[in-house]
Amino acid sequence: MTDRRAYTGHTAAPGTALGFVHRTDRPPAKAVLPHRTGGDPTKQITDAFDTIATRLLDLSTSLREQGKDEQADIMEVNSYIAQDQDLRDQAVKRANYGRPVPVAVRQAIDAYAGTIAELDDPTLAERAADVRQVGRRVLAHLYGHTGPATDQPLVLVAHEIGAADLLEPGLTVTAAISVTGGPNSHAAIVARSLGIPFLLAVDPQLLELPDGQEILLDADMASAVAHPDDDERTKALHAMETARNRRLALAEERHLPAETLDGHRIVLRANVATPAEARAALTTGAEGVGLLRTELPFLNHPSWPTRNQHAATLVPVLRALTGQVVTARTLDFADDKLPPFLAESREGRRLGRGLPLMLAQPDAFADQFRSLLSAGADTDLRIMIPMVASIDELRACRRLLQAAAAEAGVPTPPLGIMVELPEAVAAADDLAREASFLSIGSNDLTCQILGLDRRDPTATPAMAAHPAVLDAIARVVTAAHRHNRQVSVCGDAAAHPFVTPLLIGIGCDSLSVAPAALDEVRARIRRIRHDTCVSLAAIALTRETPEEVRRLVEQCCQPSLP
Ligand SMILES: C=C(OP(=O)(O)O)C(=O)O
Repeated sequence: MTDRRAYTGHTAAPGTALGFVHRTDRPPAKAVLPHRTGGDPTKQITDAFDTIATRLLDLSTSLREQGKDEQADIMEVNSYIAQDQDLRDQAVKRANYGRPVPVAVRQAIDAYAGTIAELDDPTLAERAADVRQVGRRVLAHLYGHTGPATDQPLVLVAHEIGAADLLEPGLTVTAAISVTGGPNSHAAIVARSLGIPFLLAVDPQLLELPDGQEILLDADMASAVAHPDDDERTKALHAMETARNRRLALAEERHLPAETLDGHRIVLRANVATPAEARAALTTGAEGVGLLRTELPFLNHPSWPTRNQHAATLVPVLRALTGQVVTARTLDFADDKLPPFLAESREGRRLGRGLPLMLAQPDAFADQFRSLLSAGADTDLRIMIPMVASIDELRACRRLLQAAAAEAGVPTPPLGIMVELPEAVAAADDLAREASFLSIGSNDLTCQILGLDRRDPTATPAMAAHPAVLDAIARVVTAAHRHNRQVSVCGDAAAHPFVTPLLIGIGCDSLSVAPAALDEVRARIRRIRHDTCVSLAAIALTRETPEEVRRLVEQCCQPSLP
């Protein structure tokens, strides 16, 4: 294929990359099929699994020596999967029934992964991807596929990409694109921690690309181009070099406070959902977590999570945040993130979405409170309720939390709310009186005020600069400060270059952003004046469109970053 071809998807890890397609799940065209070579199937299967188990263990050891413990752990677990006797026996049994060895292995892997995926446990369900991953390696070995002997930058392309693919020794993996997968998969975690741009949910036509095809990935724009033209290639290379130098320069300021030129201090926290993001947040100098998204591990979950299932996802994240402020948001299922048990059942549709849904499920809600109190015992835990519309809802949540705390014999932690509905803006004074803190969910609030769908491509973080949205935020800040409550912004607008100064000017006390954005937001704050931000915000509130506001900020407040 030589024609330029563009793809879009979802960003699992940001960045720009240029490289050559390397399919991780396709045997080479001229492979000699092992079942045609004769030999003892039991020995072929055992040898193949042994080889992969040893390779994975070697890879784990080498990663551990480099201090990459998390990736080493994943490789070690994959090695144990390859050593699993039950899995091997299943493959041998099928081969003894007369199935060709690769078919026997593939069927055994599919059955094994399928059984795990059906278990009522998100952590184990994720392990199914690891099993399939190990299976692909064993099959590639059986097919005699040794992978590209190359040091050229590779863009991994597959129906599903596993963490091990990204860590393949001897390969220079520069980016990854897959048809399936979720932002909470092991592969996405590893990609983010390695800084490998990763695009998910791309059209399956992607799989028609041949190995060696040049492809350009702009994960920030959630797009990829196969066979880019010279102009696109030059621009991408330039963008990559600039981004690299900039990252290095920004990281030099990590130890400095997020303080404006005239001494106004902003608390800078991180938005996280996984242990890897929690660790990245602390490495990047976050002052704790301003938003822990607890619903993300359950988006493919078959039923309401039990206490054990909450614990399985919460404990690793909260352990990484020992001693830190952690603002844990309770389950926030909504139209754009609805697990199958809610999306597909009549009961789910009847219960609705957001907070009313949770309040209609007091047992499930209480289970999450209990799990948070227990898993967060070693953190400075704060609980945050999403989609609050009224003071009655806040009080109902407090009663459940107080009961859970009394049952556990611990003090009730601070209970705050997210402001993401116009109803919450209207009730800001009442809510601020009773909530311990407020956090603006600018992603939803912007859409709610401007009548946009969150999946609408025009619903960008920059739209929070619409004067109607800024006015709503200003009302919330005024109400909160009247009652001595702190206001944070945890939507993506907090990290948007021309919205950050406006939020500071309006009086927001704290910003919470993705770990990857922390260095840049801190650097911007350190190069602006608070009094300029205050004046800008006052003028912005008199403008009519976000475009006018953008021009205003660009004219008055364009810090030159490293
Ligand atoms: C942070 C927010 O919530 P979500 O996780 O839904 O993006 C928001 O709406 O701004």
